[in-house]
Amino acid sequence: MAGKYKIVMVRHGESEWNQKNLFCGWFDANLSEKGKEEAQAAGKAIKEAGLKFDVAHTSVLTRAQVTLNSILTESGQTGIPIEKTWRLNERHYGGLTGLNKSETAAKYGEEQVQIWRRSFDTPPPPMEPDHAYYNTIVQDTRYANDPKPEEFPMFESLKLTIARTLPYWNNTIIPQMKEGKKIIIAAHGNSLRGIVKHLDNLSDDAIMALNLPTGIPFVYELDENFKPVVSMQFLGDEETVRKAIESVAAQGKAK
Ligand SMILES: O=C(O)[C@H](O)COP(=O)(O)O
Repeated sequence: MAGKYKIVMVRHGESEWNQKNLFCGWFDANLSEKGKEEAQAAGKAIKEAGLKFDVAHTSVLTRAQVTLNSILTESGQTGIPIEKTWRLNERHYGGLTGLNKSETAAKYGEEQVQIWRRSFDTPPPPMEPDHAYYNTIVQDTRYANDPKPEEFPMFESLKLTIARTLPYWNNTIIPQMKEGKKIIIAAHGNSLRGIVKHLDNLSDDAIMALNLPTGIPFVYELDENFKPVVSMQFLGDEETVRKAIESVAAQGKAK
């Protein structure tokens, strides 16, 4: 049974910091060459699937915006409005930002890194003012008016990420779907994990197992109560999707 609403979501293509296996979060990394290719392939897949949009939503971060622009260009729909919000940003990785994930696993153990990356309510250590990327992030003019100072994170668990993403889903995305708008969201691994946890009502344990691949769009079809009738249908062959998910999971292994 088809859903009343259909929405497309996509994690950005591989970033340069994904390629270097660095905790990225709110650092504004660019796409790697592979990530640019992934974004183009995502646009081709969306075009082949005949998916058209009335509005797009993305984060403040370059890697998501460039992915979205590439998708819209490849699928011939560059004219649609694009809404950008910090609420779709990647989770803020706090003091881990810039550290190599494998080296961090070697130092603190793979289990601890898995907890930092995939647990629901265990946050990473905070980003302190003397952190190498503190000023770059806190003084970014794109955050001049939003978030409010008291909302500006120095670290985020998935729970904290969901707490700032869900209001956007409920107050902006849902009303636009109710108006009949067809939507694409181009965001990040953990802001999207938060939306998926909400939509599929995943337990705090179950969400630990979810890794999202870079640059492969997925579709949700929702009923009149915005409950999924189709969950996370990737626009890609199963083997490609499986391998991409496995490579994300493996980033947390000690070399
Ligand atoms: O912010 C990052 O490091 C990545 O984009 C997502 O990282 P994760 O897959 O380790 O959560």
